[in-house]
Amino acid sequence: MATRIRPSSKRCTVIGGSGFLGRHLVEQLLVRGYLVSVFDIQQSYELPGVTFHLGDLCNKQALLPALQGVSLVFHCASPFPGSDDRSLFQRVNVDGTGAVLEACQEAGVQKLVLTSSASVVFEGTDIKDGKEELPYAKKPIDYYTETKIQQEKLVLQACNEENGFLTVAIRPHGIFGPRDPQLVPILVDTARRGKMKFIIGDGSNLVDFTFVENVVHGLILAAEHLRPKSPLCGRAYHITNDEPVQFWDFMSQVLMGLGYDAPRYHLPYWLVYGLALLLWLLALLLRPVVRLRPTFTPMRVALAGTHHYYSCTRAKQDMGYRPLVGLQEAIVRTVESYPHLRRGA
Ligand SMILES: NC(=O)C1=CN([C@@H]2O[C@H](COP(=O)(O)OP(=O)(O)OC[C@H]3O[C@@H](n4cnc5c(N)ncnc54)[C@H](O)[C@@H]3O)[C@@H](O)[C@H]2O)C=CC1
Ligand SMILES: CC(C)=CCC[C@@H](C)[C@H]1CC[C@H]2C3=C(CC[C@]12C)[C@@]1(C)CCC(=O)C[C@@H]1CC3
Repeated sequence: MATRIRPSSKRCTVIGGSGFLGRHLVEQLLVRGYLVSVFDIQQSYELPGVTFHLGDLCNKQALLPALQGVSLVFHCASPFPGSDDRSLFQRVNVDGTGAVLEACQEAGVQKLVLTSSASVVFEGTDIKDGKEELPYAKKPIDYYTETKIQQEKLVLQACNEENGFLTVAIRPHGIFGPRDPQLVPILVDTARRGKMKFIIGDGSNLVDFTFVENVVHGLILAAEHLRPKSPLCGRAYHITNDEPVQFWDFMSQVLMGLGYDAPRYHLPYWLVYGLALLLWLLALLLRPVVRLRPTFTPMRVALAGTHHYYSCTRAKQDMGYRPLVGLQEAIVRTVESYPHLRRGA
């Protein structure tokens, strides 16, 4: 049997540490004095003091060396949410998370903090001040959400105080900030193609967008408050900026900050949703012949046209969470970090 190295409480591994959220988390963990390893299928940067282990999280044997002597693991890996590859989501988010749980327990890891998503309760209809008690979506809006639900259930069920293995899930929503490969780049790409002219619905729908540094703060607080008998054991926590904003106001501020026009004309929600659904079906039918990637997927239309904001009262009560960076400052810092995406750049 392989000898176990005694876990140190300040030694942690970030699975998915090469990604947008993972890298911000790694940087903040270093600031807070943690010894950090990254496990990822790719290495996207180098940082003094960070050890990279390259491998697929679905492979338990590949994971084990990255978990030796580690007491705390953050799981922030996922396939790109916009993908339509069902088997990839199943393999990585569900089967892969099973492998992560087994490897953690085999290596003697004591705590696992999962980055789940607030969208595990979102079915495409309004959610206002949604609490964690809301049931999981019965009809998840896409494969990403479907497998994030299964992933969260697996992780929370694995929490076992008797065996000394504690788990918690953090559910952020609409993460944005410097180096985000999704929200701002997709928005700018849509604007550059002249498709960012329309507001879906009346534009009054409120949504949570969460600055990446606040998500990182929530993840670290969760790790530090996750102890035997603490209320965090086996529970999920919403982490947001706690400042719901009109979806189209937020988009307009980012667009105008980068020199693009804000959308002005209104289109009825159900018309756009119906068209997006038709396009999605068409893309599915034509898939054997040609791969179409519509900009307006039913999921994006639902995210853009409904209320969906969440309460983080539970995180405030159980781990003293407060967002560190307010929304306005976060938008300014994000816009400034994308000089290459400015109009005319
Ligand atoms: N971006 C957002 O708005 C939100 C993201 N989340 C969750 O936050 C987490 C991090 O998301 P992002 O940083 O935005 O994504 P990202 O795509 O920037 O990072 C994901 C990382 O996971 C790695 N990865 C993917 N498959 C892997 C595999 N089989 N083995 C090892 N590594 C693998 C990728 O290489 C990448 O570095 C994900 O779990 C996502 O579901 C939750 C709510 C909102
Ligand atoms: C209408 C239009 C073209 C909007 C562009 C912005 C979108 C790219 C983002 C708006 C809300 C974002 C969001 C996510 C991805 C990017 C957006 C759709 C997630 C689906 C990412 C993964 C999650 O766990 C939930 C996020 C919800 C919000």
